[in-house]
Amino acid sequence: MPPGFTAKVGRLETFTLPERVSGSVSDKAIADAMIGAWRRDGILQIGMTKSQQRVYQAASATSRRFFAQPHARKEACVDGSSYSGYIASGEEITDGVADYSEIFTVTKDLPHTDKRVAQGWPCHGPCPWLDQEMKAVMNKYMEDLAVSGEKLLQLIEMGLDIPTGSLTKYTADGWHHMRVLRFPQNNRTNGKGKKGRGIGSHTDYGLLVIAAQDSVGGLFVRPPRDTERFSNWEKSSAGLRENEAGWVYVPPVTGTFTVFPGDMMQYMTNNFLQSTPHKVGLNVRERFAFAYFHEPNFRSVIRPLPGYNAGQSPLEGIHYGTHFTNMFLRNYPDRITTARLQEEGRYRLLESKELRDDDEPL
Ligand SMILES: O=C(O)CCC(=O)C(=O)O
Ligand SMILES: [Fe+2]
Repeated sequence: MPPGFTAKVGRLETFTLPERVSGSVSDKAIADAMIGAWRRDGILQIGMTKSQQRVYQAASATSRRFFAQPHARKEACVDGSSYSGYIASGEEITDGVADYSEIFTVTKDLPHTDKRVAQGWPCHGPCPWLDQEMKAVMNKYMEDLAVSGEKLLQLIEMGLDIPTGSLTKYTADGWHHMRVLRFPQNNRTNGKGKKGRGIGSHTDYGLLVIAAQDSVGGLFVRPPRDTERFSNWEKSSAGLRENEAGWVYVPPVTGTFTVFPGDMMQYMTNNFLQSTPHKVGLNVRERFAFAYFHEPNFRSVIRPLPGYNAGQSPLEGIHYGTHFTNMFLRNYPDRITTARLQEEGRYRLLESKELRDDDEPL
Protein backbone atom coordinates (compact mmCIF):
# COMPACT_ATOMS: atom_id res chain seq x y z
CA MET A 1 0.00 0.00 0.00
CA PRO A 2 1.28 3.53 -0.71
CA PRO A 3 2.94 5.05 2.38
CA GLY A 4 0.87 7.45 4.45
CA PHE A 5 -2.47 5.76 3.78
CA THR A 6 -4.51 3.69 6.18
CA ALA A 7 -7.11 1.51 4.54
CA LYS A 8 -8.56 -1.94 4.73
CA VAL A 9 -7.01 -4.25 2.14
CA GLY A 10 -9.73 -5.37 -0.27
CA ARG A 11 -10.38 -8.99 -1.12
CA LEU A 12 -12.24 -8.69 -4.38
CA GLU A 13 -14.50 -11.30 -5.88
CA THR A 14 -13.19 -12.56 -9.23
CA PHE A 15 -15.35 -13.59 -12.18
CA THR A 16 -14.76 -15.28 -15.49
CA LEU A 17 -16.80 -13.81 -18.32
CA PRO A 18 -18.54 -16.38 -20.53
CA GLU A 19 -17.37 -16.62 -24.13
CA ARG A 20 -20.81 -15.44 -25.16
CA VAL A 21 -23.69 -14.25 -22.98
CA SER A 22 -26.57 -16.50 -23.99
CA GLY A 23 -29.03 -16.02 -21.16
CA SER A 24 -28.23 -19.42 -19.67
CA VAL A 25 -28.74 -20.42 -16.05
CA SER A 26 -25.01 -20.07 -15.41
CA ASP A 27 -24.98 -16.59 -16.99
CA LYS A 28 -27.79 -15.58 -14.65
CA ALA A 29 -25.87 -16.89 -11.63
CA ILE A 30 -22.78 -14.89 -12.64
CA ALA A 31 -24.90 -11.82 -13.30
CA ASP A 32 -26.57 -11.96 -9.88
CA ALA A 33 -23.25 -12.49 -8.11
CA MET A 34 -21.70 -9.53 -9.94
CA ILE A 35 -24.52 -7.22 -8.93
CA GLY A 36 -24.08 -8.43 -5.34
CA ALA A 37 -20.33 -7.75 -5.46
CA TRP A 38 -20.77 -4.21 -6.79
CA ARG A 39 -23.42 -3.43 -4.19
CA ARG A 40 -21.21 -4.76 -1.41
CA ASP A 41 -17.67 -3.78 -2.50
CA GLY A 42 -18.19 -1.20 -5.25
CA ILE A 43 -15.69 -3.12 -7.41
CA LEU A 44 -14.96 -6.63 -8.69
CA GLN A 45 -12.30 -8.43 -10.68
CA ILE A 46 -12.58 -10.26 -13.97
CA GLY A 47 -9.92 -12.71 -15.08
CA MET A 48 -8.08 -11.94 -18.30
CA THR A 49 -8.15 -14.65 -20.95
CA LYS A 50 -4.79 -15.80 -22.32
CA SER A 51 -5.22 -13.59 -25.37
CA GLN A 52 -6.24 -10.63 -23.21
CA GLN A 53 -3.06 -11.07 -21.19
CA ARG A 54 -1.05 -10.75 -24.39
CA VAL A 55 -2.97 -7.67 -25.52
CA TYR A 56 -2.56 -6.10 -22.05
CA GLN A 57 1.19 -6.87 -22.00
CA ALA A 58 1.64 -5.21 -25.38
CA ALA A 59 -0.31 -2.14 -24.23
CA SER A 60 1.79 -1.94 -21.04
CA ALA A 61 5.04 -2.09 -23.01
CA THR A 62 3.80 0.64 -25.35
CA SER A 63 2.70 2.78 -22.40
CA ARG A 64 6.19 2.55 -20.87
CA ARG A 65 7.74 3.39 -24.22
CA PHE A 66 5.49 6.43 -24.59
CA PHE A 67 6.15 7.84 -21.12
CA ALA A 68 9.91 7.32 -21.55
CA GLN A 69 9.95 9.80 -24.47
CA PRO A 70 11.51 13.24 -23.97
CA HIS A 71 9.05 15.78 -22.54
CA ALA A 72 8.95 17.83 -25.76
CA ARG A 73 7.95 14.79 -27.77
CA LYS A 74 5.09 13.90 -25.39
CA GLU A 75 3.93 17.49 -25.10
CA ALA A 76 3.53 17.65 -28.87
CA CYS A 77 0.84 14.96 -28.65
CA VAL A 78 -2.06 17.38 -28.24
CA ASP A 79 -5.05 18.18 -30.39
CA GLY A 80 -7.11 21.35 -30.27
CA SER A 81 -10.45 19.82 -31.12
CA SER A 82 -10.42 16.64 -29.00
CA TYR A 83 -9.24 15.91 -25.48
CA SER A 84 -7.10 13.05 -26.78
CA GLY A 85 -3.41 13.12 -26.11
CA TYR A 86 -0.88 14.02 -23.46
CA ILE A 87 -1.53 15.51 -20.04
CA ALA A 88 1.62 16.30 -18.08
CA SER A 89 2.01 15.58 -14.37
CA GLY A 90 0.41 18.52 -12.52
CA GLU A 91 -1.80 19.56 -15.46
CA GLU A 92 -5.04 17.78 -14.55
CA ILE A 93 -7.12 19.28 -11.76
CA THR A 94 -9.28 17.20 -9.39
CA ASP A 95 -11.24 19.29 -6.90
CA GLY A 96 -8.97 22.28 -7.41
CA VAL A 97 -5.72 20.37 -6.74
CA ALA A 98 -3.25 19.24 -9.42
CA ASP A 99 -2.97 15.49 -9.98
CA TYR A 100 0.51 14.00 -10.26
CA SER A 101 -0.61 11.45 -12.86
CA GLU A 102 0.91 11.69 -16.31
CA ILE A 103 -1.71 10.67 -18.84
CA PHE A 104 -2.33 9.84 -22.45
CA THR A 105 -6.07 10.04 -23.14
CA VAL A 106 -7.60 8.22 -26.08
CA THR A 107 -11.01 9.33 -27.33
CA LYS A 108 -12.66 8.28 -30.60
CA ASP A 109 -10.01 8.93 -33.26
CA LEU A 110 -11.76 11.00 -35.92
CA PRO A 111 -10.06 12.82 -38.82
CA HIS A 112 -10.78 16.49 -39.49
CA THR A 113 -12.74 15.38 -42.53
CA ASP A 114 -15.22 13.51 -40.33
CA LYS A 115 -18.57 15.29 -40.51
CA ARG A 116 -18.81 15.66 -36.74
CA VAL A 117 -15.35 17.16 -36.46
CA ALA A 118 -15.91 19.44 -39.45
CA GLN A 119 -19.13 20.68 -37.83
CA GLY A 120 -17.31 21.44 -34.59
CA TRP A 121 -18.99 18.93 -32.29
CA PRO A 122 -17.45 19.40 -28.83
CA CYS A 123 -14.67 16.91 -27.94
CA HIS A 124 -14.62 15.33 -31.43
CA GLY A 125 -11.32 15.15 -33.28
CA PRO A 126 -8.18 13.15 -33.98
CA CYS A 127 -6.04 11.31 -31.46
CA PRO A 128 -2.46 12.66 -31.62
CA TRP A 129 -0.63 9.32 -31.32
CA LEU A 130 3.11 9.17 -30.79
CA ASP A 131 3.35 6.85 -33.80
CA GLN A 132 1.50 4.17 -35.75
CA GLU A 133 2.68 1.41 -33.44
CA MET A 134 1.13 3.11 -30.43
CA LYS A 135 -2.10 3.60 -32.38
CA ALA A 136 -2.31 -0.05 -33.39
CA VAL A 137 -1.52 -1.45 -29.95
CA MET A 138 -3.83 0.85 -27.99
CA ASN A 139 -6.69 0.41 -30.46
CA LYS A 140 -6.36 -3.34 -30.13
CA TYR A 141 -6.49 -3.11 -26.34
CA MET A 142 -9.58 -0.90 -26.46
CA GLU A 143 -11.35 -3.08 -29.02
CA ASP A 144 -10.71 -6.06 -26.79
CA LEU A 145 -12.12 -4.29 -23.75
CA ALA A 146 -15.13 -3.11 -25.74
CA VAL A 147 -16.06 -6.77 -26.22
CA SER A 148 -15.78 -7.40 -22.47
CA GLY A 149 -17.72 -4.20 -21.80
CA GLU A 150 -20.65 -5.37 -23.93
CA LYS A 151 -20.67 -8.76 -22.21
CA LEU A 152 -20.69 -7.04 -18.83
CA LEU A 153 -23.65 -4.88 -19.87
CA GLN A 154 -25.54 -7.95 -21.06
CA LEU A 155 -24.88 -9.63 -17.72
CA ILE A 156 -25.98 -6.50 -15.85
CA GLU A 157 -29.24 -6.53 -17.83
CA MET A 158 -29.78 -10.10 -16.62
CA GLY A 159 -28.80 -9.27 -13.06
CA LEU A 160 -31.14 -6.28 -12.93
CA ASP A 161 -33.99 -8.30 -14.53
CA ILE A 162 -34.49 -5.74 -17.25
CA PRO A 163 -35.25 -6.41 -20.93
CA THR A 164 -32.34 -7.37 -23.20
CA GLY A 165 -31.00 -4.28 -24.89
CA SER A 166 -32.01 -1.83 -22.15
CA LEU A 167 -28.33 -0.94 -21.64
CA THR A 168 -26.68 -2.06 -24.86
CA LYS A 169 -29.01 0.09 -26.97
CA TYR A 170 -26.99 3.06 -25.72
CA THR A 171 -23.57 1.77 -26.75
CA ALA A 172 -23.89 1.59 -30.55
CA ASP A 173 -20.83 3.59 -31.65
CA GLY A 174 -20.23 4.19 -27.92
CA TRP A 175 -18.00 7.01 -26.77
CA HIS A 176 -15.56 4.52 -25.26
CA HIS A 177 -12.33 6.15 -24.19
CA MET A 178 -9.24 5.37 -22.17
CA ARG A 179 -6.60 6.88 -19.95
CA VAL A 180 -3.09 5.46 -20.15
CA LEU A 181 -1.49 6.46 -16.86
CA ARG A 182 1.88 6.80 -15.21
CA PHE A 183 2.36 7.88 -11.60
CA PRO A 184 5.77 9.12 -10.44
CA GLN A 185 7.52 7.66 -7.45
CA ASN A 186 6.34 9.58 -4.34
CA ASN A 187 9.63 11.43 -3.81
CA ARG A 188 10.14 12.30 -7.48
CA THR A 189 7.31 14.73 -8.18
CA ASN A 190 7.48 18.24 -9.64
CA GLY A 191 5.84 19.80 -6.57
CA LYS A 192 2.70 21.00 -8.36
CA GLY A 193 0.28 18.75 -6.48
CA LYS A 194 -0.27 17.45 -2.99
CA LYS A 195 2.25 15.20 -1.27
CA GLY A 196 1.50 11.52 -1.82
CA ARG A 197 -1.63 12.15 -3.89
CA GLY A 198 -1.75 10.66 -7.39
CA ILE A 199 -5.35 11.45 -8.35
CA GLY A 200 -7.89 12.93 -5.95
CA SER A 201 -11.11 11.10 -5.14
CA HIS A 202 -13.63 11.14 -7.97
CA THR A 203 -16.18 9.10 -9.82
CA ASP A 204 -16.04 8.41 -13.57
CA TYR A 205 -18.66 9.37 -16.03
CA GLY A 206 -20.30 6.68 -18.04
CA LEU A 207 -21.46 3.08 -17.67
CA LEU A 208 -18.43 1.00 -16.62
CA VAL A 209 -14.76 1.48 -15.81
CA ILE A 210 -12.46 -1.44 -16.66
CA ALA A 211 -9.10 -0.78 -15.04
CA ALA A 212 -5.74 -2.55 -15.02
CA GLN A 213 -2.64 -1.85 -12.98
CA ASP A 214 0.91 -3.11 -12.70
CA SER A 215 2.26 -4.73 -9.52
CA VAL A 216 3.11 -1.50 -7.63
CA GLY A 217 -0.29 -0.62 -6.14
CA GLY A 218 -2.00 2.73 -5.56
CA LEU A 219 -5.74 2.45 -6.18
CA PHE A 220 -8.34 2.87 -3.43
CA VAL A 221 -12.12 2.60 -3.71
CA ARG A 222 -14.98 3.66 -1.48
CA PRO A 223 -17.66 0.95 -1.21
CA PRO A 224 -21.26 2.20 -1.50
CA ARG A 225 -23.01 3.34 1.65
CA ASP A 226 -26.62 4.40 2.05
CA THR A 227 -25.52 7.35 4.13
CA GLU A 228 -23.29 8.68 1.35
CA ARG A 229 -24.69 9.81 -1.94
CA PHE A 230 -22.60 11.31 -4.69
CA SER A 231 -24.45 12.51 -7.83
CA ASN A 232 -21.58 13.69 -9.97
CA TRP A 233 -23.80 14.82 -12.86
CA GLU A 234 -25.50 17.35 -10.54
CA LYS A 235 -22.76 18.37 -8.16
CA SER A 236 -19.10 17.47 -8.46
CA SER A 237 -18.15 14.42 -6.41
CA ALA A 238 -14.45 15.23 -6.89
CA GLY A 239 -12.50 15.45 -3.66
CA LEU A 240 -15.35 14.15 -1.53
CA ARG A 241 -14.39 12.20 1.58
CA GLU A 242 -10.84 12.02 0.23
CA ASN A 243 -9.21 12.21 3.64
CA GLU A 244 -11.84 10.40 5.68
CA ALA A 245 -11.85 6.81 6.88
CA GLY A 246 -13.64 4.13 4.89
CA TRP A 247 -11.40 3.61 1.85
CA VAL A 248 -10.42 0.15 0.67
CA TYR A 249 -7.06 -0.55 -0.96
CA VAL A 250 -7.22 -2.52 -4.22
CA PRO A 251 -4.17 -4.80 -4.20
CA PRO A 252 -2.79 -5.53 -7.67
CA VAL A 253 -3.63 -9.04 -8.89
CA THR A 254 -1.78 -10.17 -12.01
CA GLY A 255 -4.00 -11.29 -14.87
CA THR A 256 -7.14 -9.44 -13.78
CA PHE A 257 -9.05 -6.31 -14.65
CA THR A 258 -11.06 -4.45 -12.03
CA VAL A 259 -14.54 -3.24 -12.97
CA PHE A 260 -16.80 -0.68 -11.37
CA PRO A 261 -19.89 1.35 -12.33
CA GLY A 262 -19.85 4.96 -13.54
CA ASP A 263 -22.18 7.93 -13.15
CA MET A 264 -24.66 6.98 -15.89
CA MET A 265 -25.13 3.51 -14.40
CA GLN A 266 -25.94 5.10 -11.05
CA TYR A 267 -28.50 7.48 -12.55
CA MET A 268 -30.16 4.77 -14.67
CA THR A 269 -30.48 2.35 -11.76
CA ASN A 270 -31.56 5.02 -9.27
CA ASN A 271 -28.50 4.33 -7.05
CA PHE A 272 -28.97 0.54 -7.08
CA LEU A 273 -25.51 0.40 -8.68
CA GLN A 274 -23.59 3.45 -7.53
CA SER A 275 -20.72 5.11 -9.31
CA THR A 276 -17.75 4.04 -7.23
CA PRO A 277 -15.58 6.81 -5.75
CA HIS A 278 -11.89 6.06 -6.10
CA LYS A 279 -8.50 7.75 -5.71
CA VAL A 280 -4.85 6.97 -6.33
CA GLY A 281 -1.90 7.35 -3.97
CA LEU A 282 1.77 7.60 -4.99
CA ASN A 283 3.96 4.68 -4.06
CA VAL A 284 7.69 4.13 -3.50
CA ARG A 285 8.06 3.11 -7.14
CA GLU A 286 6.59 4.62 -10.30
CA ARG A 287 3.32 2.98 -11.29
CA PHE A 288 1.62 2.31 -14.64
CA ALA A 289 -2.13 1.78 -15.06
CA PHE A 290 -4.98 1.91 -17.56
CA ALA A 291 -8.55 3.07 -17.10
CA TYR A 292 -10.88 2.12 -19.96
CA PHE A 293 -14.34 3.65 -19.95
CA HIS A 294 -17.24 1.79 -21.58
CA GLU A 295 -19.69 4.52 -22.48
CA PRO A 296 -22.95 5.45 -24.17
CA ASN A 297 -23.03 7.04 -27.59
CA PHE A 298 -22.08 10.72 -27.27
CA ARG A 299 -25.54 11.71 -28.54
CA SER A 300 -27.46 9.49 -26.10
CA VAL A 301 -30.01 10.86 -23.72
CA ILE A 302 -29.86 8.47 -20.77
CA ARG A 303 -33.12 7.53 -19.04
CA PRO A 304 -33.88 5.50 -15.92
CA LEU A 305 -34.07 1.76 -16.63
CA PRO A 306 -37.40 -0.09 -16.59
CA GLY A 307 -38.23 -0.86 -12.98
CA TYR A 308 -35.63 1.63 -11.68
CA ASN A 309 -37.52 4.80 -12.46
CA ALA A 310 -38.30 6.54 -9.19
CA GLY A 311 -38.50 10.01 -10.64
CA GLN A 312 -34.79 10.57 -10.07
CA SER A 313 -33.35 13.89 -11.06
CA PRO A 314 -33.06 15.12 -13.75
CA LEU A 315 -36.49 14.07 -14.98
CA GLU A 316 -35.64 14.89 -18.59
CA GLY A 317 -32.74 12.40 -18.65
CA ILE A 318 -29.02 13.10 -19.02
CA HIS A 319 -27.40 13.94 -22.32
CA TYR A 320 -24.19 11.93 -22.07
CA GLY A 321 -22.17 14.16 -24.42
CA THR A 322 -22.97 17.19 -22.28
CA HIS A 323 -21.97 15.36 -19.10
CA PHE A 324 -18.71 14.22 -20.71
CA THR A 325 -17.94 17.74 -22.00
CA ASN A 326 -18.70 19.29 -18.61
CA MET A 327 -16.31 16.89 -16.89
CA PHE A 328 -13.47 17.65 -19.30
CA LEU A 329 -14.02 21.40 -19.10
CA ARG A 330 -13.79 21.07 -15.33
CA ASN A 331 -10.64 18.91 -15.30
CA TYR A 332 -8.73 20.78 -18.04
CA PRO A 333 -9.61 24.48 -17.69
CA ASP A 334 -6.31 25.57 -19.28
CA ARG A 335 -6.12 23.13 -22.17
CA ILE A 336 -6.20 24.43 -25.74
CA THR A 337 -9.26 22.26 -26.42
CA THR A 338 -11.20 24.04 -23.67
CA ALA A 339 -10.10 27.49 -24.85
CA ARG A 340 -11.10 26.77 -28.44
CA LEU A 341 -14.43 25.25 -27.51
CA GLN A 342 -15.29 28.35 -25.54
CA GLU A 343 -13.89 30.92 -27.99
CA GLU A 344 -15.75 29.35 -30.86
CA GLY A 345 -19.00 29.12 -28.89
CA ARG A 346 -19.41 25.44 -29.71
CA TYR A 347 -20.75 24.36 -26.32
CA ARG A 348 -24.25 25.33 -27.40
CA LEU A 349 -24.13 22.72 -30.19
CA LEU A 350 -24.75 20.17 -27.42
CA GLU A 351 -28.32 21.48 -27.31
CA SER A 352 -28.90 20.94 -31.01
CA LYS A 353 -31.14 18.17 -32.34
CA GLU A 354 -28.33 16.65 -34.35
CA LEU A 355 -26.34 15.93 -31.20
CA ARG A 356 -29.25 14.34 -29.34
CA ASP A 357 -30.63 10.89 -29.79
CA ASP A 358 -33.75 11.27 -27.76
CA ASP A 359 -35.52 7.93 -28.18
CA GLU A 360 -37.93 6.90 -25.48
CA PRO A 361 -36.63 4.03 -23.33
CA LEU A 362 -37.60 0.41 -24.00
O1 LIG B 1 -4.70 4.47 -11.57
C1 LIG B 1 -5.73 3.82 -11.47
O2 LIG B 1 -5.72 2.64 -11.11
C2 LIG B 1 -7.07 4.47 -11.75
C3 LIG B 1 -6.98 5.76 -12.49
C4 LIG B 1 -8.29 6.51 -12.52
O3 LIG B 1 -9.07 6.48 -11.62
C5 LIG B 1 -8.66 7.29 -13.72
O4 LIG B 1 -7.84 7.42 -14.63
O5 LIG B 1 -9.80 7.80 -13.77
FE1 LIG C 1 -11.06 7.19 -12.27
